[in-house]
Amino acid sequence: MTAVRHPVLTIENLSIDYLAETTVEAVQDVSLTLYRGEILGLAGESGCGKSTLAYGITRLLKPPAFITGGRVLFSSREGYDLDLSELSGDDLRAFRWDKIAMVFQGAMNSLNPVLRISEQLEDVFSTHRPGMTKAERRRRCGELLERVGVDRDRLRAYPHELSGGMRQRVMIAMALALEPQVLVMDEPTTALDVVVQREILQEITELRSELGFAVIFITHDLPLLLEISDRIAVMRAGRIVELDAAPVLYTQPKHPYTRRLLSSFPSLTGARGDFVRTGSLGADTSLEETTQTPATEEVAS
Ligand SMILES: Nc1ncnc2c1ncn2[C@@H]1O[C@H](COP(=O)(O)OP(=O)(O)OP(=O)(O)O)[C@@H](O)[C@H]1O
Repeated sequence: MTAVRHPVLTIENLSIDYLAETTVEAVQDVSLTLYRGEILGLAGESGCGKSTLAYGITRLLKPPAFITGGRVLFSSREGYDLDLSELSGDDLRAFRWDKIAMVFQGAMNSLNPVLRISEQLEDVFSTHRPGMTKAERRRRCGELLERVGVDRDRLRAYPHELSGGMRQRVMIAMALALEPQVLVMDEPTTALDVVVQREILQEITELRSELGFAVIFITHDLPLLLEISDRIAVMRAGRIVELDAAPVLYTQPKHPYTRRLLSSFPSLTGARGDFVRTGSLGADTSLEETTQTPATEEVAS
């Protein structure tokens, strides 16, 4: 029996242009559905429009980027539908933290260097949950940090006292603070040591099972995407050229570009390349080249 899947985001014919000296049609007529609780990977080479699509979905685009067509619908687990293009100003900002949160590659560098982690995490609650008591905020912040694998006594630390991996975990904790239904992650671990990267990804996959949010996960690292995603959309020159369940995409790619993309990763196709997809980042999962690097990242100063 197939389980019924409920959409959480429906992207309909979305087009985004950069209206610079020459117009760049960065996202062209993209339609896709993100289902509740799934991890949808977005693959494609540099410049194909992945980040532009992510920013377009979350309405974080800045000029010269403009949405020239289409819409994004959010279907809340509470049972209502919302057209994101109808939101603006404070409503949009509230929506963004509450229902959809984002984590970017450089997010860890956006922590305020002069504020303790506790102040920065608590600020999310003070702003969005003004009814919460101070004690409740403290407790929630401690829980959140532990959820992403950081000891709660780190709440008192300043960002420079934490390693890059820990700071990125703090950003993930912050993104999860209000229990969003969608998490958009754009190369969230790319700047990190590969061992730390794997640990964080494992936590994300566990947390989505526990908390039920859906993830749009963007990376140029196709082997990684095959491992963590339920479905993968392959993007090329602004368009989705193929979208399928990760194992199907890997074993029976239909589009010539998908085949080319797969063949550009030796770990997927080379002599060593019997890529094994386990469905989750278990301890025994092999990601080929990536497991040899020593775990230096988590040594905080
Ligand atoms: N501010 C801008 N002005 C003009 N063109 C832009 C701007 N930002 C991005 N582009 C163009 O839009 C297209 C899509 O870029 P985008 O950053 O979304 O791709 P990407 O797939 O996320 O790439 P990467 O993996 O390198 O981040 C590219 O052709 C890029 O050159």
